[in-house]
Amino acid sequence: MLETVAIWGITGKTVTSIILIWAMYSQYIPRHVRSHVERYAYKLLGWISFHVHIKFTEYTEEGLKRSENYDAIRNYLSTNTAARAQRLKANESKNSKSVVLSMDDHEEVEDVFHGVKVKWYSNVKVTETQSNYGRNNTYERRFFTLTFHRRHRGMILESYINHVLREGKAIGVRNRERKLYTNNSSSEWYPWMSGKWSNVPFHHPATFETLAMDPEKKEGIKKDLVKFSKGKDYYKKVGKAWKRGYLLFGPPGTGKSTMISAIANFLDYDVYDLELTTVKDNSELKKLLLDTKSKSIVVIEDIDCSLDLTGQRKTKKEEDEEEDKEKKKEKKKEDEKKSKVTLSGLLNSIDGLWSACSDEKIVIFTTNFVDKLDPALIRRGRMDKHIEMSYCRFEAFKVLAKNYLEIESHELYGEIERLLEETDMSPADVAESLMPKSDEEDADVCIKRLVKTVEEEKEKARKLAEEAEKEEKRKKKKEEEAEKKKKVENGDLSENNGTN
Ligand SMILES: Nc1ncnc2c1ncn2[C@@H]1O[C@H](COP(=O)(O)OP(=O)(O)OP(=O)(O)O)[C@@H](O)[C@H]1O
Ligand SMILES: [Mg+2]
Repeated sequence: MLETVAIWGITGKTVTSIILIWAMYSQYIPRHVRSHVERYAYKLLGWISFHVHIKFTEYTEEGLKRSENYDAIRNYLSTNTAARAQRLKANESKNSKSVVLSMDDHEEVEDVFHGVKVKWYSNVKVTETQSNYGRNNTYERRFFTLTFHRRHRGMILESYINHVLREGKAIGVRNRERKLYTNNSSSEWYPWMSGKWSNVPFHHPATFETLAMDPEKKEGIKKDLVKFSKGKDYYKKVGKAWKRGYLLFGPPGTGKSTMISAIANFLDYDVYDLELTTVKDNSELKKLLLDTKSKSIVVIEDIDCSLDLTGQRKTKKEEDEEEDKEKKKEKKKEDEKKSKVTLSGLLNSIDGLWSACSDEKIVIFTTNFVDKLDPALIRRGRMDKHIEMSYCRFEAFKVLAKNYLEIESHELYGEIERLLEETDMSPADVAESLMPKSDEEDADVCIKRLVKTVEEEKEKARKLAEEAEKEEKRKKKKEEEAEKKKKVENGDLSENNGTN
């Protein structure tokens, strides 16, 4: 929260100058004298000043965590007012796309809000401590001081500070470098290591423009996403946590993972790729999800393979089988290593009380086998939108041809349209045929190669279907013969019975 120091002074400038000088030189005064001076000086200033000063420190009270408010104010000032400061500091933040300019230490800038003038000062306090080994350590603690006349106290506390924090956070989101996170095993959950999640900058180039799928379906998804991202007030009004679940299903290579990247790029969200098999249990899963930020997508890929999410653990049946003691011991050890996340644990984390702890979040599950999933996991409300990623048809092909070959028509388009309607080929396979393999290969070569590949696929599919039909006929014939034989045997028996 805000650290508030309200002190009243003759004029804002005088008081602030005193504070600045004090911040710079107080380190040279012995600690016990310093605390006495500070106590009486603040008391004195409180009697005679007309100005209120609010201090926003760089680190939170506990001293370990960087204050989000401080960063928001820095962003706000760097965009709105810092350009007017005489001395600027160029910060290279690892979370930022570009260099962030901010006021240098001991600088001041003015801001006007609803006709009221306020002043911001950037301060630094240097503290020296002595370690057990006699070494001197110096710490720099930065803080901003906001100064305004006491008659505007209500307006500043109720509106201005909220305005600065809101604007500053929005600027931070715009400037941040997007991240792709992956969860660490709980043995690595230490603040001095990477914590619960490791991250790398997210630079996947996929967009909705390059995604090959039915254009109407694509537009529908885009509209749904825009509605969601602007739906803060709506979700509040209907009493629903501001989150949305997407289930992407379809055969391999149809663009499920590509779609996730396109969504992240479209909404400018971070991506948390949750590897469920390394999550030890439900409580660990809860902690991981609580540690995700808003404006993000939490992804569980191939959810059918991630865990046995049917509620009954796979090992139960196997346990009934006879096993010698050694084997059992080994198995127990292996089981301990296995994830104990259950279906209900997962449901609670994505949908229960815990899920509402941070806003604006999309949860995406992907699977190749939608029928294998427990209906409870994918019911609407949890997975609000089910999107089927299907084989490549003509509309999707046109997008791929435009992406890979920069063409929008060709004499073989008619032929390709007919072939793709009759043959199930994934966009991944079509894209592979369309991609030029050398500088000599032009669009014509690639399109002809695609026609040949689809024809081969079609032929392969025809042969497979023929084989399957033959096999079916063989099976049927066998069954009929077995039935006949049974009837004859039964008939014989009844005949025998009749004669006896
Ligand atoms: N619909 C598509 N639009 C554009 N490119 C696609 C599409 N589908 C597949 N691709 C291309 O094929 C490659 C594989 O696609 P992707 O990884 O998205 O498939 P997937 O559905 O996630 O497959 P899996 O089920 O095996 O995970 C991608 O790198 C992309 O280049
Ligand atoms: Mg995938």
